[in-house]
Amino acid sequence: MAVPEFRNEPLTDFSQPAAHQAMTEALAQVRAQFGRHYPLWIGGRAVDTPERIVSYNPGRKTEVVGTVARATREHAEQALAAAWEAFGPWSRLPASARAAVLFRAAAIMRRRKLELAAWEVYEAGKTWPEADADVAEAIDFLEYYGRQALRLAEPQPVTPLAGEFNETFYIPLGAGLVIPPWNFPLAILTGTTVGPVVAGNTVILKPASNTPVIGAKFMEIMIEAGIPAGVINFLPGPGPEVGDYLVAHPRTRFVNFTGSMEVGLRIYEQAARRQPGQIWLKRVVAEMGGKDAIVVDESADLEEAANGIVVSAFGFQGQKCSACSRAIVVDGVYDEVLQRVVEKTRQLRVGQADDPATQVGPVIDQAAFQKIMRYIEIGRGEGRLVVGGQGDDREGYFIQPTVFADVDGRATIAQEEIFGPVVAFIRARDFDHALALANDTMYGLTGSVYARDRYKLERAKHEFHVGNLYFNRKCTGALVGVHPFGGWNMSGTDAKAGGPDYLLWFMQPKSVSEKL
Ligand SMILES: NC(=O)c1ccc[n+]([C@@H]2O[C@H](COP(=O)([O-])OP(=O)(O)OC[C@H]3O[C@@H](n4cnc5c(N)ncnc54)[C@H](O)[C@@H]3O)[C@@H](O)[C@H]2O)c1
Ligand SMILES: N[C@@H](CCC=O)C(=O)O
Repeated sequence: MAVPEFRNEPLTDFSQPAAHQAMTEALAQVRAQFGRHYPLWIGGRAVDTPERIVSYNPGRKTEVVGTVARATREHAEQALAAAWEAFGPWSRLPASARAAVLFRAAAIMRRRKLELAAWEVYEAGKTWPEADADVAEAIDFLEYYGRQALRLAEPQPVTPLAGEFNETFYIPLGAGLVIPPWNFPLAILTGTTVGPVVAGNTVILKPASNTPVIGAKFMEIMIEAGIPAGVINFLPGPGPEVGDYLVAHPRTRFVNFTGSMEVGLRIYEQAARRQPGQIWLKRVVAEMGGKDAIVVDESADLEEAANGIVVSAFGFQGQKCSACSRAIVVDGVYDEVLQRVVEKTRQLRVGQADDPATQVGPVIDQAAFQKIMRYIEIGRGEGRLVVGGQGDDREGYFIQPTVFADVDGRATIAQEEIFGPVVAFIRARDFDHALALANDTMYGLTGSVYARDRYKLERAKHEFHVGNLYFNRKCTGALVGVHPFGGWNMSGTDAKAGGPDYLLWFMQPKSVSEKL
């Protein structure tokens, strides 16, 4: 199968009147579909349930975006059986046939790009550009993993040995469970599902309960693209009920989880426990949270650094695992960087995500609102509140972008993942101290260094312990194929989503040797 070289999907420029108009129309079309109901998909059949998950718009909290069927353990059992039934034929297809389904799905998503972005605006509270970027990333995952599957299907190199014919090749694992988070509701859901699938596995996809409608849209697209029955089983349901049951199930072959450290650790532990009748070690990918830092050195371009901190801390309301929640600035430039960040933060416009002027939308739900506001209260005792600090949950879950200055590196708000629009400024004596502070966390996901001094950048390259390190740019926005993504330590298994090794997490190599 000849395919063109992978290229990242371009982002939409909403400053162009035609794009602006098209997005306005997409929002209206999507709004007209509010309140629809979406089924489970098990073995290629749509299944409804008496109980439903109701999905609300976080910006207008009584507005129902849609309802989705709610699976029980019986459905989970049926879905696992369906996934195993589909595994034989799907795994025996050539990689090119599996990749073709992904390429078709990418083409469908491209055609429906703004419609899908509009669903994200309403269901996840993403601003226009954030929603558009998420859809583009989903398309990238389809295109990129399709190509990686073709590459991995090629014969693998082995050293020749006289008198023998030797070969090594990759085979899929079996039927597994995919548990994505709500914060990249199409991109991460798509990538974590189609990666294992294009490698020849079959899956049960349990979407996050805050964004199940976008999950249902993904499922519609995969069906339209020709995914055979049972290869992807769509199973919205409560994490602790359906998720726990399937994680512990002896016939679950792998778990592909992205989410919080608390849930990730629980899954890691549960999956490690052998169940009666279980004949394998479950493969677990667990990509978890972060406490990401931007380090600013005296040699940095301070305006660039301030811009980088603001966009990394407050993009999508700070609800990214990659978000900058610590700004570690060396003493000589601390006050100036802080002042610039405060000024820029004051100018951010908080509002409804469907308003194109909005830069900071709502946080995802009441629980997130309360949790973030609790951290802001803690922050008042741990630092100097210099901007923000207020929340308003009357209409939707809005929190002002918040900056705390003069926070100690061991303070709660400098150690725990807040997952909201809150950044702690920490003063470092010098660059050595800044690196020590940056590494003083149990996480290790993203980080960024602003410096012009080449010696310092080179030191950071080796001594700043994170999976994704950036120089003189924001610490969010990894691109598929360009910045393979994943973190160290309590940030997870470092599976490097969007990288050339990702599919190997869902495959096993087999070596065959024949005497000649
Ligand atoms: N490292 C990464 O690549 C990455 C990417 C995105 C988000 N995240 C992290 O995800 C978190 C935010 O997402 P979230 O709030 O959806 O996380 P979460 O851990 O609350 O939920 C993630 C998923 O797990 C499910 N779940 C919850 N309890 C479960 C259980 N007992 N068994 C099985 N599944 C269960 C949820 O329904 C959801 O689908 C943050 O910590 C963020 O840093 C990490
Ligand atoms: N891959 C995204 C973060 C995903 C986690 O939330 C980024 O690079 O900003």
